[in-house]
Amino acid sequence: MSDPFIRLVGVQKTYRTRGTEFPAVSEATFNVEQGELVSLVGPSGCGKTTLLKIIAGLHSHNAGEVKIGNASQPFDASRDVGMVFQQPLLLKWRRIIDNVLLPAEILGLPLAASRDRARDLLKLVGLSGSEDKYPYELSGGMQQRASIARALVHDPKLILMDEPFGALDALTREKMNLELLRIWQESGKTILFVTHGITEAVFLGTRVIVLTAGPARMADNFLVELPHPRTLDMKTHEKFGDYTRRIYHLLGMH
Ligand SMILES: Nc1ncnc2c1ncn2[C@@H]1O[C@H](COP(=O)(O)OP(=O)(O)OP(=O)(O)O)[C@@H](O)[C@H]1O
Repeated sequence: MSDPFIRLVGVQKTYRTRGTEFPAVSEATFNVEQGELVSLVGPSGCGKTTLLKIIAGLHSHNAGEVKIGNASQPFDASRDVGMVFQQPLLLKWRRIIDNVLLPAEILGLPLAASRDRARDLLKLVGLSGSEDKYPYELSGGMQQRASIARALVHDPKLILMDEPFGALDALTREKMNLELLRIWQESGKTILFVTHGITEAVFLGTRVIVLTAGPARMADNFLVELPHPRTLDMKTHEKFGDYTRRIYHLLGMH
């Protein structure tokens, strides 16, 4: 069997600020295979963002091993990561297409080809016709779609999403969940998706990793055996309820 795409073994992280130490991640061990959409779920402050930042190469870790990439998918953190945050973080003075192009500009990719790709991605995320608009002309959901297109423009191998739909209303969030699944299936990307949402974690994930309150400790890691494409009515299936109950129990919410 080939190596997994992401391998974390015993990863620990302690923040040191002004002479105090704060353990944020006490033990994280998991693998992610290429092409998986893995949900990381846990309570607020349990260290989910910290883990994503370690994987993105933005934070160091104190102990353990983080390995990303393998022989068939070599990985360079400076080029191969696309990030989506809770807020769209679009530059308000740039048109939507120019916001999407930003990572390509930063990486010095050929601009004409990147512009074509940005247009295709805006189509993929359902924003054809909004290329020349400014962020203020788009709804919150549309802005978040643009930020997903931006995360894909440099064709990264790994997409890290940090509670990307947390600021959206419930209906838009459901719609974006379906859209994300479609984009994932069409793009074939490996996605790590951080959320507080237990049903969201199960609905989206091929696998769910459950973290308990800080410092982050792995409480569970299981495959979600629901078929694809996922549909909203699956949320009423018995198996879906079993998965969500399993997480509620782990988080002490029962
Ligand atoms: N740069 C930092 N310096 C010191 N402590 C930090 C730093 N970043 C995060 N922390 C602390 O580490 C813990 C984990 O933070 P992190 O942002 O990873 O949690 P989270 O699970 O993503 O939270 P949320 O779901 O609320 O975004 C928190 O208690 C936080 O206060």
